[in-house]
Amino acid sequence: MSDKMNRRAFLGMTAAGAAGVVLGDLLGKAQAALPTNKAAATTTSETLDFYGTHQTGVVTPAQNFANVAAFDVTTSDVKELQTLMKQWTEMAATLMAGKPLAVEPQDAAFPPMDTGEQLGLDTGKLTLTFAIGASLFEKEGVDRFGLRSRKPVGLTEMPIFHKDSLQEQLTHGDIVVQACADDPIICFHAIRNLTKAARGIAHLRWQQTGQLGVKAQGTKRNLFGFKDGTANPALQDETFMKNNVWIDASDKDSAPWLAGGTYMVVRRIHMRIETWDQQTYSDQEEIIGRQKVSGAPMDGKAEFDTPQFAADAEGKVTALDSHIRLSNPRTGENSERERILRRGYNFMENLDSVGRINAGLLFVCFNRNIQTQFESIQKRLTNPKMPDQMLAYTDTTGGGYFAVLPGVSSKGSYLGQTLFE
Ligand SMILES: C=CC1=C(C)c2cc3[nH]c(cc4nc(cc5[nH]c(cc1n2)c(C)c5CCC(=O)O)C(CCC(=O)O)=C4C)c(C)c3C=C
Ligand SMILES: [Fe+2]
Repeated sequence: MSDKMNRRAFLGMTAAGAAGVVLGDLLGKAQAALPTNKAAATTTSETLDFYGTHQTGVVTPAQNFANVAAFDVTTSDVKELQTLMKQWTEMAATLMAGKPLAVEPQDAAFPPMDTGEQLGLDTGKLTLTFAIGASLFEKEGVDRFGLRSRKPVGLTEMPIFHKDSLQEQLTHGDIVVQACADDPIICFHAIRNLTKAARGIAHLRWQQTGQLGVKAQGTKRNLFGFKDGTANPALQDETFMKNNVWIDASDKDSAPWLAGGTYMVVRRIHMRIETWDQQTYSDQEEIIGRQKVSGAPMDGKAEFDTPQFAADAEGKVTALDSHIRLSNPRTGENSERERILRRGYNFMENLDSVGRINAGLLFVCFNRNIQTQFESIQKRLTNPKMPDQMLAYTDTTGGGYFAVLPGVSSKGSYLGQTLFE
């Protein structure tokens, strides 16, 4: 029997062939029958509900760790893709609930259904957010799954912006899964097991971890040492989310099936730490456009003071090419319409091949319209006539544009159902 046949047989017995049955039923029955089962009793921490109008991991307060994984779909059979989405739906609900993917006893003649490294750990408010890239609809002119006509107008491949150093193996992807939790092992476990279940249907294209400082409250800092997120909208601001984040069925530049979803922009931004660290204190503040310790604007005293750019037309207090002034010049209505929800993480990896610190920002933002929001801001930041001063200290090496699928409203429904059916 070929390797492929073995895998098919295995998947058929485990999950893919019986999505929603094996995991859901097994878990339900076994947990009722085996209340002392160690695996089932491992997770006591707070969990978030997978089911809802919108997916979690967008307006969820950022957990301390992230693991973002992009997949290339290798099957050309839309039914297999649909089955994978059903299986991932079941798995995501189970993982977010802090339950193992299988209970003992398992068939010793097969690999374990759950890899097990999370057993005994708190779930850490795990969220799993699933999104799809433009290439799922069309790649090199080919309508891979008969879905081309359903591609949301605004979902394109991420373009190469001025000064970008995109590496193919770190960029784009057919499907992206963002796992966030207060424990990096929980994130890893989720991505690993989703990857394992996808074997033969989709494989990992790139993966990027990220973390934030563990702090009870307050704005967290990026690796330039500045508070990052000060001007973000409040997560409880439902009006903002309705206007600027969640896609509506009537959105002309989107697709009706994507209602309740949003667009996710990922940029893997390497930060030239060694060069930055040689800049003077005042230069660092000028580049960002905010005070380093307090996070206050240059003309303010406290973090949440509003900068008064109109009173500083020549940029004597806040440089015209500072990061915050270019990101949000605060001129007219456009400023509000353009605003995005940022949800990034720092990344710190081993030294690069020439001994430099390999660290940066895994920039993630959510918006209702990539072109009129993220791209509009990004084009100002990368305008060769007056680029963001910060561009001299960063290199964007990867990322992509993705459409976050609508939430799964209840058990029995699945991720991407409105796209496929
Ligand atoms: C196009 C979008 C943006 C990219 C890419 C980006 C990269 C990036 N940002 C920082 C650090 C800070 N950004 C801050 C504010 C800020 N950044 C963006 C957009 C992008 N940033 C926006 C829209 C804003 C808000 C502007 C405003 O409304 O005032 C800040 C200031 C604190 C804050 O408000 O969060 C910092 C610091 C880094 C290091 C970086 C890439 C490495
Ligand atoms: Fe920024």
